[in-house]
Amino acid sequence: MTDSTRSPDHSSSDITAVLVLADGTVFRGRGFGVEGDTVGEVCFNTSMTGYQEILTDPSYAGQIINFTFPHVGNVGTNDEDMETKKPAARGLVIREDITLPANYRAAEHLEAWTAKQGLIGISGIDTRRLTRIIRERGAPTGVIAHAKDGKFDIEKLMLKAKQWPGLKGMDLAKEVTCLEAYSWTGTRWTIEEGYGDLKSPKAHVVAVDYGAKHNILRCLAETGARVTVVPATATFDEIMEHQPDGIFLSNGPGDPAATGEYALPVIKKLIDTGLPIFGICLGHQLLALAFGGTTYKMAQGHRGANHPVQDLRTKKVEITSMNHGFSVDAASLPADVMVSHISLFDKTVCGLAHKTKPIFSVQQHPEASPGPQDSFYLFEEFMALILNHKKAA
Ligand SMILES: NC(=O)CC[C@H](N)C(=O)O
Repeated sequence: MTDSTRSPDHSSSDITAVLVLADGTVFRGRGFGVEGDTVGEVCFNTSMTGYQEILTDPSYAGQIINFTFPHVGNVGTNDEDMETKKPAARGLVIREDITLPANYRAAEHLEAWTAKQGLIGISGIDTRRLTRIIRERGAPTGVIAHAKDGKFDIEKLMLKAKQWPGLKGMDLAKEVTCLEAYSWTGTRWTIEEGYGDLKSPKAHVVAVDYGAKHNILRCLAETGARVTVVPATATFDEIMEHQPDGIFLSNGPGDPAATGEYALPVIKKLIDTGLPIFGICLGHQLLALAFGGTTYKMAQGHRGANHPVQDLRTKKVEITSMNHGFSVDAASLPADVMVSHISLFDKTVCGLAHKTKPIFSVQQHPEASPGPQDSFYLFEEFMALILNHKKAA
């Protein structure tokens, strides 16, 4: 068992949390948020901003996020930067203790916010060492335990980490999807006006919510779509009752193959309608499975806000926001589906386009939140396909 204590400027009396990995590695630090313990896959995110959007991205269900940027919390939190109502992430690991927030939009200290959201956090951790462990050995299972008295049963926590089954084979979309269909018309945030509202919709999109980030819905509305969001388990008939002009398949947590068990029969029927379909992240992976392809678990995944992706059709490179731990196997795709985008980090598949149908998907996050907005054009391409299809109908 290896042990990594807090940096030397902290005395052992303020050790109120531990992060214990399944292999017995122990990190000691200061706890914040609620007391108790939490288990999940430990992944790392390299974004330098946007911790609130990351913590509230439903795709992090089942995961503990190790932030590589050392100063997390300095701009506080607010009511606007929520990507969903309740964070699905299991916990957070950060380097420096959280300072007082300094930003005109700050409404609350990250520590108070974390407690209110029921999250467990640990600070004072050598996040660089933890990142190296993830890079070298793949994303491990870990437990963060937070107790103000500083007493921990390390063996028991290690066992808890060991016994957690891992994300492979886990369907988590059901845990984060909406319970009932709802409509969405909110548009993107601007510094002058905050969030806007779509006044005259050009088309109606039904978005299947496997754990949709709100900024995706805002981006769809921004291009003129009135959106009806339906639960992940919505049937084909339930979707078609809304009379969509286009279908959107959202991002979401867990293993696409597991979610596919109930999602694929519906998606296959949606493909046959000839309607335009756009998928992001989990939606992209599910689309690949529906086409007959396969997905696999990556060793460490991609999570950050500066990932270069190339559009193979135009050769243009876009800098993107990423959050995924599974990927589509290019060799598994049928002949009528082309790989449209690839990651310039490792050449993994980042986009698919059907050769004859108005159907496409991407692995990156064109809605950013956080991150660059280079890929926003994909929402515009989706709207163009929808308007074309409407005109032809
Ligand atoms: N952001 C997402 O939709 C993630 C998709 C999937 N859960 C993965 O980790 O690859």
